[in-house]
Amino acid sequence: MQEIKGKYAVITGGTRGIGLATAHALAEEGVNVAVIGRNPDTLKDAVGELQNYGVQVVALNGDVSNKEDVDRMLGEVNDAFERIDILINNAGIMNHTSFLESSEEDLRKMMDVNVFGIYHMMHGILPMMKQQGQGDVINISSMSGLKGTKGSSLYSATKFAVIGMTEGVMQEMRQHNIRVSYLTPSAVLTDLIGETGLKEETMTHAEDMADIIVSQLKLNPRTFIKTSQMWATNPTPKDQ
Ligand SMILES: NC(=O)C1=CN([C@@H]2O[C@H](COP(=O)(O)OP(=O)(O)OC[C@H]3O[C@@H](n4cnc5c(N)ncnc54)[C@H](O)[C@@H]3O)[C@@H](O)[C@H]2O)C=CC1
Ligand SMILES: CC(=O)C(C)=O
Repeated sequence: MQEIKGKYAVITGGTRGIGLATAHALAEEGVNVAVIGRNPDTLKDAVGELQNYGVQVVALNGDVSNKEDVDRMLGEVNDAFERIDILINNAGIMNHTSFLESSEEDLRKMMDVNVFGIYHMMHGILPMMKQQGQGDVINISSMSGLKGTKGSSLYSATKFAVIGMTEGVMQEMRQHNIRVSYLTPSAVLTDLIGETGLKEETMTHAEDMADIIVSQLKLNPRTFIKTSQMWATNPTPKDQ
């Protein structure tokens, strides 16, 4: 295992859900964190909580689907951090809808955030990691990136794309000692998933995802987990 204390991380969508839980878990390990969010108020709240760990915390306000926002935010983080060791591409949106009732706009919006957001972030940060000769990038896909289900067609299209893009970039970056990987969680208890009909205590929680991310980052840099699936052990309907 390697020590991650003192490293520098950027987390997209770091103001709630899996992103915020990951920011907490990393800060608790002594990692300096920059969190990206679109809402100045929730961003302020997140930063306030994270500062309690005594690490450097940077708030980046912007939309990852917008390249100008990403360029500005990376300028801000470069001013604050001496390097970027870790990029967690977590920001994502989900529109669960039947294919025939969906619109082109629905697909474009999700593609913009879930795919172009990751594209812009990796395009901005990987050149720095290449120069450093090390780095970690973890992109959050989904079980919906491995299989389509009723209502998931558009979301699945974006999450399959995340996996394809990640695998290609991984093959280009490993020779530079940069580990690029993706996670495919099943339902995680956050605002994004909404009501599932499952007992909350039997679902995967955002903190469990954060534990997995921290564990992967702590692996000796010569090794990484290329692909992994997170399932709840015994998801139980509320009426059972
Ligand atoms: N909750 C679940 O069941 C699962 C979630 N995922 C994926 O995990 C990731 C995180 O999901 P959750 O924490 O559940 O969602 P969430 O909705 O609780 O949090 C998403 C975060 O991303 C931010 N965000 C969204 N669009 C953004 C944009 N354009 N620019 C900057 N920030 C933006 C939001 O403000 C929020 O902070 C997403 O990529 C999601 O698709 C994958 C599998 C299961
Ligand atoms: C929300 C999501 O990505 C699931 C349930 O796979």
